[in-house]
Amino acid sequence: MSHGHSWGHRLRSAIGARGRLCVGIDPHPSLLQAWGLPETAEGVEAFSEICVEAFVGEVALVKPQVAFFEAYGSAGYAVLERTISVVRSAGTLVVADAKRGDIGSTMAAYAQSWLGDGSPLASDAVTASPYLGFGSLDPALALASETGRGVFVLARTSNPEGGRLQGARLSETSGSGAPDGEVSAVQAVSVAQSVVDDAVAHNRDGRDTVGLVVGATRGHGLDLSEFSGPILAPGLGAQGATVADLAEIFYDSRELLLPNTSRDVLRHGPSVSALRAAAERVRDEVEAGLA
Ligand SMILES: O=C(O)c1cc(=O)[nH]c(=O)n1[C@@H]1O[C@H](COP(=O)(O)O)[C@@H](O)[C@H]1O
Repeated sequence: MSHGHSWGHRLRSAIGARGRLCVGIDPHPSLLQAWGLPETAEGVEAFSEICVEAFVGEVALVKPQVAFFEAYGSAGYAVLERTISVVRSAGTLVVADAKRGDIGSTMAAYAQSWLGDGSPLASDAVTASPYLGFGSLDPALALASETGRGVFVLARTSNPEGGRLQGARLSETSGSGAPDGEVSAVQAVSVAQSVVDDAVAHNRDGRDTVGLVVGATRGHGLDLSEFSGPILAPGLGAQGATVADLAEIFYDSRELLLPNTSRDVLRHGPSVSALRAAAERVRDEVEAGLA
């Protein structure tokens, strides 16, 4: 599918029409069980079809969690391909939650899979990990901007284990002018802040290709004031974050804030109408809370 518009343009128009909520399609084994579906690729297919019926046209974005499809091998991937393509052709944006990250030459292959025109898994955006170095993501960022897609780069994740690594201080040093060749620390930003800063620098081309992932589960401690791209904020619902937390934590970054909720909506299935009502309720709460 070819796109006349940049990712930033398509995202703004989708959230202008249907709000900022991103709903996850996360076919956990426990949800399959709760919905009376088998723990097989067929079960995942039935689960995904129900989600598509409930969410398409109601929310701006959906985020299939690739791990739950991958668990069923090629049959699971076939379901994922069909899900991505049916959602996208209905005009709802798809963020593939694949969290890819590797050395640049391999990253180029991942980029082709998720962001390349004509790929069976091509989505509107993909999640990526910058922890092999932000620059390792360059092939994905380049392809995304060429094909009018987005990349959501992990900055501060929602899980409790992330803080030690992501909050660690980087010592940026400057040797010039220091006495006796000593280096003097000029600043010490956190690892997560350095990801934000790299994203800001990359988005200077005005395309909003780089989005960030910042968990909604706690104060992120980041300076997001220079970042105007989209921020995917998982953690709403099952991980304990509330809409009131969003307004507080992201007080200065509301325009393209995309809160994600998965289990807290999905627990209302398998009834399509109950699922749809739950998604609409959270979508409207988010819009009211971030107004
Ligand atoms: O990239 C993500 O979406 C993500 C990043 C993060 O920091 N935390 C996080 O929970 N996620 C994903 O967001 C979804 C959250 O699901 P729930 O906790 O069920 O709402 C899961 O698919 C996670 O893999």
